Amino acid sequence: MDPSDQKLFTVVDFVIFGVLLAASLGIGLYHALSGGRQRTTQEFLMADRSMKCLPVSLSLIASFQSAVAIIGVPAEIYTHGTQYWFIGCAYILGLLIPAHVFIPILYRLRLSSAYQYLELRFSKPVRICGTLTFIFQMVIYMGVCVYTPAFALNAVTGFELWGTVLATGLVCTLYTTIGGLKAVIWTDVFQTLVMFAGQLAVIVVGVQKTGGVSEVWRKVWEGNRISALDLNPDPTERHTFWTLGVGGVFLMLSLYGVNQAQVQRYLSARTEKDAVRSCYMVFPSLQLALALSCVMGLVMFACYCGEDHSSKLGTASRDAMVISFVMDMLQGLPGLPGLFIACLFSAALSTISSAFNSLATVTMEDLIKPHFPAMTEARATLLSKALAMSYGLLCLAMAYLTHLMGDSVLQVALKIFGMVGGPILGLFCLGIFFPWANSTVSIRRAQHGVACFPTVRFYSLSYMWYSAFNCSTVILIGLIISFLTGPMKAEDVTPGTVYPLLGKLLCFLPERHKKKLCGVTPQVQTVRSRAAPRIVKLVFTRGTSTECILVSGVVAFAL
Ligand SMILES: CC(C)(CO)[C@@H](O)C(=O)NCCC(=O)O
Ligand code: NA
Repeated sequence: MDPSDQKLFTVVDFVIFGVLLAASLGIGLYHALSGGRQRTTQEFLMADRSMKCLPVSLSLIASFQSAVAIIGVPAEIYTHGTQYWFIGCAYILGLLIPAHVFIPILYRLRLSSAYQYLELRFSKPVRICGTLTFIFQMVIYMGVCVYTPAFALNAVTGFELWGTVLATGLVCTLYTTIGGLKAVIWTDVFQTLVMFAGQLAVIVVGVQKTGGVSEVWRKVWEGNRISALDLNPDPTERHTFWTLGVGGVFLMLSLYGVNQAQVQRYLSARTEKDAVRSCYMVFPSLQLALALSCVMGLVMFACYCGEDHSSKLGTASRDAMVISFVMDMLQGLPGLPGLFIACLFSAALSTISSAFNSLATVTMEDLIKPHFPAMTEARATLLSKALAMSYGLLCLAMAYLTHLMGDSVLQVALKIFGMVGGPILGLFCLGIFFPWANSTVSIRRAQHGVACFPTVRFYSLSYMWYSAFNCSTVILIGLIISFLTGPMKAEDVTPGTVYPLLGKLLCFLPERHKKKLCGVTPQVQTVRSRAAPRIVKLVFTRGTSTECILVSGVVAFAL
């Protein structure tokens, strides 16, 4: 460790970092002692379904914005230019479709676990398959999330690696276990603000030290870092408009449409309107988050002019180089290095807390509760807390596994989303958009989707296509098998589980033709849902103008 690094952190910096951890614990403690004191699973796992849209929306961004993005995106922009920024185009459909298709269906069924949908639409084994896939995905992902900031910080400042991993993991486990989803959401709100503040501080100081906005612009322009829209149709090209703007939509759908961490937030909103509104509010904040990390990459380029400093670090990692840049910038400004460390750990904490709580929820709702229908509420709540805690401890073990992997952290995370999240998205799309898809063979479909992975062609695809490729494979195979084995009959489809896409598109046709084509009558009907003994109202035929525009837009886009 360089002796100058020791001066990097002043007392103020440690205080700021300490305040972050203490405030998170404080919010956990507050929610453990207020409200219903976390004595029901409804409160612990679903926040009493009473959240307003602002906290839900900030929490939604926090779930999948971890230190991986904060470090990985600037590293990507520094090395390859601003092409990655075009993923922002995918946010439009990637949020509109969840808001108008996934949220209405899932919210009206009053589910607790998103995978309950798969049982209502298909069968129990499909639900279990969805749940296990989700658990697999999140367990690997949370290891990456907790390891990344600790590793990068260790490489640059000599912060004790495993001490940092332990501190983050344990603090997060503690507030998640005592405070439930309310604590997770409110800490997310606080942590998201710290995250933005930390990134903004680096950019402002970085621009000043480089000589102002125009100087930064001149250097990145001369250094060829401003990328034009790359329309190369080659699907093996890593980042083009097609991989980012189209492949990215599927990535966004798998995260914001059907991932339990997000679905649980939508379901915790007090009304469907709040859920939809929170999804809309994600758009500007996610664009801001993307812009901040891209600009940080550009400022870093302007400052270093493309020199490769990674060899100086010994680790040869561009991810560590980002931290090294930040520390160079913030050196001598008391409080700011601490603010950035707080920003990194806020990002990590908010992601792993969502993972712990959503993992506890699906384990409880999908794997345990169905086998013990007579379990008392008190026992179920206690068990949920034990589960949240166990996943917290498992996270530490997963951090160790991540330690053994290579590759850029951003790519690792996005590959996991695509490889594992893609097939689940496919199952949901099959159920929601294709009324003919039947239930008996869905498992084989999912397995087939997974079996497609090892093919060489798949690996040469840009990783941004993984979600789209796996999702489409599942849908295609599912449809073929459904038609071969006899498509689902309209009357067998659980009401409220299908989005009558064709019915909406062909709204000019008479009712009876629509019924033939769509499989289900897209009519206003009142049914008793199997999900909960509660009246569920389907109002899909009276599509709002937004929905009509959305549906036509998607179809035009697909053509
Ligand atoms: C999910 C996206 C792609 C949305 O921009 C972004 O947040 C991202 O690249 N996340 C990487 C994973 C992470 O930050 O943990
Ligand atoms: Na986060």
